[in-house]
Formats: sequence, structure tokens, C-alpha cells
Amino acid sequence: MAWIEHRYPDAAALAAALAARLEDVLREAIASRGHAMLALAGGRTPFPAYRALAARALDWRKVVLMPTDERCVPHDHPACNLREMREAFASAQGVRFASLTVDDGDPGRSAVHASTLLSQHAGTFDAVVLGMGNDAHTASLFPGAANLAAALDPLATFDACRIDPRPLPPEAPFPRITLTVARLLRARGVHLALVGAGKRAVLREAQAARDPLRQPVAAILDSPAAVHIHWSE
Ligand SMILES: O=C1O[C@H](COP(=O)(O)O)[C@@H](O)[C@H](O)[C@H]1O
Repeated sequence: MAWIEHRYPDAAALAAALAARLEDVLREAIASRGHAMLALAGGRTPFPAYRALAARALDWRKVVLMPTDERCVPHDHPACNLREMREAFASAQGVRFASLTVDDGDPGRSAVHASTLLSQHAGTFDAVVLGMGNDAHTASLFPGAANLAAALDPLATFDACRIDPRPLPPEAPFPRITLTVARLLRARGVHLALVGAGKRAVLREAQAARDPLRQPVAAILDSPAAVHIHWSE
């Protein structure tokens, strides 16, 4: 399926539109299936949308939120995506979080934990929200990582794996647990949120080259579900 691009005047407009879309997704899922599950990127870009979404009056007890990827750090560490998500959704009473890592962030035990967790959450995501780094990584699918090819395989039979970015990104120099492309694309909709001309240029390169080993974000463009690209200056 082709991607659909949505352009906004600024990051605040992007956040408002993405929050509204996710609210619709959650309402529809709860009304038709009784529950909802989102996979949510970490990093900085999508958090204004998460905070706006958390303020909506929804039956949050029926919603499970899972990070698309996690840094292998203790859950109270400043770099922990789950910690930041818990803060962003503090007002969403009763929402449940599905952590990809164990409390102390140990990478080996987290990889085992993630695999067990995903066998318990095998259903289709109602929506997946992704960001992208300037190196074209998405989730924690980093170009150059040793097991990237396996994690990109759309037919992979595992849903999450450990990734050790090479080199480690200076702003978050940790091993990661990431959902695989096969798992990320088991979704009713995929939303890629990008801010800034630099990221837009990186995405344009990925769209043209379609080489996920060099630009992992390209792997999600072949989703069977609709891919919405949300971009602002
Ligand atoms: O490390 C990560 O970075 C990407 C992009 O983050 P951003 O701060 O540039 O928005 C993010 O999508 C990913 O989930 C995160 O773990």
C-alpha cells in the first residue's frame, strides 16, 4: 500500500492532528473490539501528541500502550522511553503499559522478557506511531547493527530482538530492544511523525533508494496497512 503524506505548519499542529487521529483509532477499536493496543515510539518528536491524547476522555482501562523500542536502562533512567510514556499518560486513568524491558534494563533478560510479553500480546496493533532519527533509524532498527537484516525481515517469526547500534548514538548510548518490522507492520495503521527539513530530506532519500539496510525507515513504507507520514517544519 502506498504512503499518505500529511503536512502541517508547525510541530504543534502536527501533535494536535496526530492526537486527534489516535483518539479516533482508540474510540473505534474500543467500540468494535472492546479493547485497543498502540505501539508508540520514544524519542522527542511524538510526545506532544501523546500528552494531548492523554487528556482525552476515553475508557483508558481498555487501552494497552507498548513502546516500539526501548533503551536497555533501568525504568527510572532519564533515557527510558517507558518512563517518559508513563509521565505523558499520567492523566489517562487505568491505561496499561507493556514494557519491552525488565525493571533494571538488563539486555539479556529484557530480550527474553520481550519475547514472552509479545506472545501474550499477539494481536494486531490498532496503530503504530514511529519516529525517525537523522540516520534513518526507526524504532531501534539502526543502520549497521549486527542483526538488522533479521529484524527487517517481513517474514521473521520473532516479534522483538536486541539491537546494539554501531556506533552507539551519543545521546542514548545503550543497547536496545526493538519490535521487528514483521511485528510493527501487524497494524491497522502506521503513523510516522517527523519534524524539520533535515528529517524530511532523510526520508526523501529513503523513499527514493528503498534500501532498508542503509535506511531502515524504508522497511515500513511497504506496510500492508496504510502508512501516514506526518511532517512539519
Ligand atoms: O532512539 C530513538 O530515536 C527515534 C527518533 O527520536 P527523535 O528524538 O528524533 O524523535 C525514536 O523514534 C525511537 O523510538 C527512539 O528510541
